[in-house]
Amino acid sequence: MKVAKFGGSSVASAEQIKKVAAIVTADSERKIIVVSAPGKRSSEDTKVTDLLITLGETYLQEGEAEAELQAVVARYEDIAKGLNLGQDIVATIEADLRERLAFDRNRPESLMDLIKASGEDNNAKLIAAYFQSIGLKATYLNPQDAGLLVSNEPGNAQVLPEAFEQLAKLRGSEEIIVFPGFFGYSEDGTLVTFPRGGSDITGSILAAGTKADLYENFTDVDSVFAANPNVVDNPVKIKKMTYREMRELSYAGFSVFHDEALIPAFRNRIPVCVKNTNNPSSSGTMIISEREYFLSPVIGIAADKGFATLYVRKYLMNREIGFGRRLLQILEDEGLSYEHIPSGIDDTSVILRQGQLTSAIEERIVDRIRKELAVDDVNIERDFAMVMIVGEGMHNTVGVSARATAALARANVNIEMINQGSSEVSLVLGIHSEDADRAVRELYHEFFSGADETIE
Ligand SMILES: Nc1ncnc2c1ncn2[C@@H]1O[C@H](COP(=O)(O)OP(=O)(O)O)[C@@H](O)[C@H]1O
Ligand SMILES: N[C@@H](CC(=O)OP(=O)(O)O)C(=O)O
Repeated sequence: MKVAKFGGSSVASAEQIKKVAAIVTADSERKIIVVSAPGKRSSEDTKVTDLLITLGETYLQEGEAEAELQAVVARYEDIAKGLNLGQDIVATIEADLRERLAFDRNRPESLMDLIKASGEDNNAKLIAAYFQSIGLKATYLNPQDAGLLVSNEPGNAQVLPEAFEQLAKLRGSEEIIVFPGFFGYSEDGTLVTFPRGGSDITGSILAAGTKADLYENFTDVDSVFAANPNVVDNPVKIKKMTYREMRELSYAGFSVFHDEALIPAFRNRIPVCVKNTNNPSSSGTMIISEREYFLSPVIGIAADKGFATLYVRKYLMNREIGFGRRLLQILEDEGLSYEHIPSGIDDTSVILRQGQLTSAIEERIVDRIRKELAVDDVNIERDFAMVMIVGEGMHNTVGVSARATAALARANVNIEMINQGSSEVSLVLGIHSEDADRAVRELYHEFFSGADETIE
């Protein structure tokens, strides 16, 4: 039995949904179909999830958002028409959106989650109706009825262990289950969404819960490439990679698969296959526990922007017991998470995602660090990128960092931070954001020039 997830680009229009139906029909093992909200039909288009966020925010600010609501309804109307589904389903979707907007405005975060999740929920209902209309035995299933229990962290849910036991019951279903991605329910029955891109997470949870033989992730590219195809022209295709390699690369910017989606599949040893809805006969990329890596120590190069560095200097920091704990406590008090902490004898840097740092938070932490830790210097710098070089073969290959730093020197990219060692499979280089694309291209050239079109 297979769980197949179809991303926003795969369900963006009637034409795309017809391809999904053909893929589902072609293999009777594809029993659980996880769908996203309609995504972009072209590069200038807007994802339904983004339309829904505008709808929710406008409604919360102005108490009314008719034009924004109609923009969402129009997307479904267009799809329903192209699938010959009639007006009823469109009317049901419009009524559903109005009902969601009537939710308690004093709980804005939960209201936003309810609205955001309608994108996948209504699309799953529409796709199930289409499958039935072409004679497939298919049924829509709501995550609450399925027992997809998650933590109550709006926009940032995590699956609860109890969910897997509930979801196991879906194995053996006679009918094809059409399941909306991106959200679950907390124990008190509140709808909570996963982080953006989280339908990948739903698919992985369902594959783990039902002990599927394979989790297929259908998207709009033939495979995972060794570098972002929007940055490097025609990067090599990765045929096989390990869970660890994929997790590191997706964390570091390979948006093709959500980094949090690897864990449920990994823990249950469910192989993951990334495939193309527009070219399903292409074999795609297999993500598995182990691979042979004698051909190339490096499998991929990713970069992600939007990091800030909190720099702290104090003479004899190395001898001050509890300094690190007190520094991190200040960050914890502000609800900040951090990504890396490279440190020296008298100084340390904490690297954080800068989206969490408002100017008020920044002012408070700098002030507290100065007063409570009596430091010689503290400052925050923004607009850093983290470049990650990943590969299982790296830890026992001599010279990978030397090649990487030489390549960046050639491209005139200044390295602000290097972090190697904590993870056995990656090397992280902190650079200025404006250098990120140039750095990725140069590193790609260093490690992949002359490589075959596909790497094992
Ligand atoms: N290394 C990579 N390999 C493949 N695709 C990548 C990579 N890095 C970034 N991407 C981008 O990820 C996109 C697919 O992810 P996404 O837009 O989330 O798809 P979906 O609509 O299926 O959820 C690709 O179109 C590609 O532009
Ligand atoms: N629709 C949600 C969840 C998701 O996973 O979408 P996609 O499959 O289009 O990345 C989002 O845009 O975040």
